[in-house]
Amino acid sequence: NDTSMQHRNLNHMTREERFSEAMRRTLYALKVLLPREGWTPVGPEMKYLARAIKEFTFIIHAGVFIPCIMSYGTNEQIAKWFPLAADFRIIGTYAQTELGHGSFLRGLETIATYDRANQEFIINCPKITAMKWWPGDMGKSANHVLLMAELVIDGKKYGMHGFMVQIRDLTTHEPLPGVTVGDIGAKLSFESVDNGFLYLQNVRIPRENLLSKLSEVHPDGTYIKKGNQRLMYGSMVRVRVNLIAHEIVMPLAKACTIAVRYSAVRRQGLINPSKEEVPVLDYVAQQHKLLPQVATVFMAHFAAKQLVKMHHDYSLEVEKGNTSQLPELHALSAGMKACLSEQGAAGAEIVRRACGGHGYSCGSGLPFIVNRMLATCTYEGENTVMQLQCARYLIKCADQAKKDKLTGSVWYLSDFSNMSCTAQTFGDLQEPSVLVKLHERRAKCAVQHAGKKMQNMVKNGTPAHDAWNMMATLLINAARAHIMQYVVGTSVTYISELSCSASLKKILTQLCALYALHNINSNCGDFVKFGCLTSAQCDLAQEAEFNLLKQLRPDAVGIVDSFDFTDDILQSCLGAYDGNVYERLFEWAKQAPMNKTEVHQDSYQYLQPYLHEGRDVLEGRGRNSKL
Ligand SMILES: CCCCCCCC/C=C\CCC/C=C/C(=O)SCCNC(=O)CCNC(=O)[C@H](O)C(C)(C)COP(=O)(O)OP(=O)(O)OC[C@H]1O[C@@H](n2cnc3c(N)ncnc32)[C@H](O)[C@@H]1OP(=O)(O)O
Ligand SMILES: Cc1cc2nc3c(=O)[nH]c(=O)nc-3n(C[C@H](O)[C@H](O)[C@H](O)COP(=O)(O)OP(=O)(O)OC[C@H]3O[C@@H](n4cnc5c(N)ncnc54)[C@H](O)[C@@H]3O)c2cc1C
Repeated sequence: NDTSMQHRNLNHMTREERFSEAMRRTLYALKVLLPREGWTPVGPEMKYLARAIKEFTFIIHAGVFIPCIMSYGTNEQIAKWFPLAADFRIIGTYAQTELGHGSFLRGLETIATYDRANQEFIINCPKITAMKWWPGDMGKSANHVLLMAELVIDGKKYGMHGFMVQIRDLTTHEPLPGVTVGDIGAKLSFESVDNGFLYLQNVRIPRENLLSKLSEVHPDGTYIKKGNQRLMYGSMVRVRVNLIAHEIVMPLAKACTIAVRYSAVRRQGLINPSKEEVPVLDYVAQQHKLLPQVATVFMAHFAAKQLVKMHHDYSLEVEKGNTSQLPELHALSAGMKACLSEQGAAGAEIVRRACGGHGYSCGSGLPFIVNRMLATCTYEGENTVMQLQCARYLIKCADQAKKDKLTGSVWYLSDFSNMSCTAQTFGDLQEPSVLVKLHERRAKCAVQHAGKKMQNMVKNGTPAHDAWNMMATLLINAARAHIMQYVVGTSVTYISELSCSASLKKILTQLCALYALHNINSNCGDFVKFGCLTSAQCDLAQEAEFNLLKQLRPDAVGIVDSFDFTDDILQSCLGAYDGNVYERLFEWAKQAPMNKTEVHQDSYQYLQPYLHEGRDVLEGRGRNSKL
C-alpha cells in the first residue's frame, strides 16, 4: 500500500525513465522499507519484494557481487568490502563475460599482470574482444567490479581469478583513468538494467585486491593455491540454483495467472451450436496449452526447493573443506537451469499466444514476462553448454555404474531391476510411482544410448573429442531426460511428504501427473524407442493426460489465484482479479503517450497535404485523382 512502491505503467515510460525509476524503487525498498538484520533484508516484506517489483536494479550487485565477496574473499577482504557493498556505499557487478567470450571461460582475454616492484596488478584488455560486455549494473551504476581475469606472473598464466577493481570515482561517479565504461544499448528485455561494457587499459590495483580465499600472490610474486580451484566457478552454481525460483518459477506463475484468468473471461465461438459462446478455457485445446504450464510452475518450484537445500547442505560441507558434492551439484544445477529455463520460456510463450491478439499487447503484461524469461536460456550459462556439462557428468557416472552402486541424483543409473511398464489402463499411468519409474528408465536408457554411441565411434577410430561433438544432440537429450526424472521424482516425494488437506494433496498429485504425462506425450519417441512404453500404452498416456485436463478444469482459476499475485504485481489488463478485461484495455490504451493529443502533430505535417487534396476532391473543388 506504499504509494512509493506502486508501479507506474512501464510500457508508457522510456528506457531511461525505467532505469531511474527502478533504482529509486530498489533503494527505497531495500534501505527504507525493509527491516534489516545486518545487510540482509528480512521479514515477509522481502518475499513480497521478490514477487512485487517488476523491475529493480542492483540484481547483480545483490545477487552476484556481494555473494562473490563472501565466496572468494579472505576474512579481511570480507570485513573491508562486504559492509560497504551491503549498504550500497559501493555498487559492484560481476564482470566475467567479454565481447569475444562468454561460454568458454578458458578463452577470456582480460589479463592481470603482477608488478612485483610496486606490489600491484596491472589490468589490461589487450584487444577489443577482451572488453567486458554484458555485466548487469555495470554501464552506469557500478563503481566497482569483481573482475574475472587471467592472472599472469613473470609471463606465466595461472587461470581465471577474481579481482576487486574500482572503475568510477566515489565522489563524481566519473570513470577513473584507463577506464572506458558505458551501457551496451537496447536489449530484448531487462530495460531497467544497465548491462554495460568495460574497457580497461593499464589500470593498476593493489596486490590486496586479488580475492584470496582460494589462492594468493605473495609480495615477491610467489603464487599459492589454497583450495579446490573449481570453487572459483562457485558463484555461477549459486546463481543457477537461485535463479530458478526467482526468474523461472515466479514469472511463469504470473504468466499462467494472466492467461488462465483471461481464458475464463474471454468468450469466443461455440462448442455446442445450440448453446451460447463459451469461455475459451472450455476448449480442450486451450486447456492443453495452459494447464501443463500451470503444472510446470508447481513441479519446478518443488524441484528448485530440493536443489536449494542441496546447495545449502553442500555449502556447509565446503566450510568444512569437503567439496566432494561439487561435481554432482554443478551437473544438477547446470542441467536444471538449462532445462527448466527452456521449459519456462517456452511455456510463457505458449500461454501468451493462447491469449490471442490481446496477448500480443503489452497491456496484457505477457510480452514483458516472455522477453525476460528468454534471457534465462542464455545468461548464467548458455543452455546448450550447461546441458553438455550435465551430460559430461552423466556419462562418467554411467561408466562408474558398471562397477559401483551409485547414490544421489544418478542412483537410477545403477538400478538394474526390471523396469518394464505393466500399465493396462490410463488410470495406471496416472499413478505417481509408475510415472517416476518411466522417467528413470527413459533417462537411464538415454544416457546409456549416448554413451554407447560414443564408445562405438571411438572403437572405430574416431577421436573422443570428435565423437563427443558428433553425439552432442544425444548428450543434450540425455541431460534433459535426467532433469525430467529428477523433477518428477523430487516432486512426487515432496507432495507425498507434504502435510496438507486431502483435497489439496489430490490437486497437487493431479498436477504432478499432468506434468509427467505431458512430458511423456511430448517425448513419446524416446519412451517407445527405449522400450519404456508400447505404442498402445502411449495411447493410454494421451488419454490419461486428457482426463487430467478435464478433472483440473473446474479448479484452474482457483489454482492460479493461489499464487496470490496482486493486480499491481501482474500489471495486466487481462489478468486483473476483477476480470474487467475490456474496460482495462481501453483505459490502458488511452493512457498511451501516443494519445496525449488527439492529433499527432509530428506525423500530421507529412500527411496534411494529401489530406487537404482529398478534402478538396470530396468537396468538389479539387482536381481528379492523379491516378
Ligand atoms: C539472491 C539470489 C538471487 C538469484 C536470482 C538472480 C536473478 C538473476 C537475474 C538476472 C541476472 C543475470 C545474471 C547473469 C550473470 C552471468 O551470466 S555471469 C556469467 C555466466 N557465465 C557462465 O556461466 C560461463 C559458462 N561457462 C563455464 O562455466 C565454463 O566455461 C564451462 C563451460 C563449464 C567449461 O569449463 P572449463 O573450460 O573449465 O572446461 P571443462 O573441461 O568442461 O570443465 C573442467 C572441470 O570443471 C568442472 N566444472 C566446470 N564448471 C564448474 C562449476 N561451475 N562448478 C564446479 N565444477 C565445474 C567440470 O565439470 C569439469 O570437471 P571434470 O573434469 O571432473 O569433469
Ligand atoms: C540478460 C543478460 C545478462 C547477463 N549478465 C551478465 C553478468 O552480469 N555478468 C557476466 O559476466 N555475463 C553476463 N551475461 C553474459 C552471459 O553470461 C553470456 O551471454 C552467456 O554465458 C553465453 O555466452 P556467449 O554470449 O558467449 O554465447 P556463446 O557461447 O557464444 O553462444 C553462441 C552459440 O554457441 C553455442 N556454443 C558455445 N559453446 C559451445 C559448446 N562448447 N558446445 C556446443 N555449443 C556451444 C551456444 O550453445 C550458442 O548456441 C548476461 C547475458 C544476458 C543475456
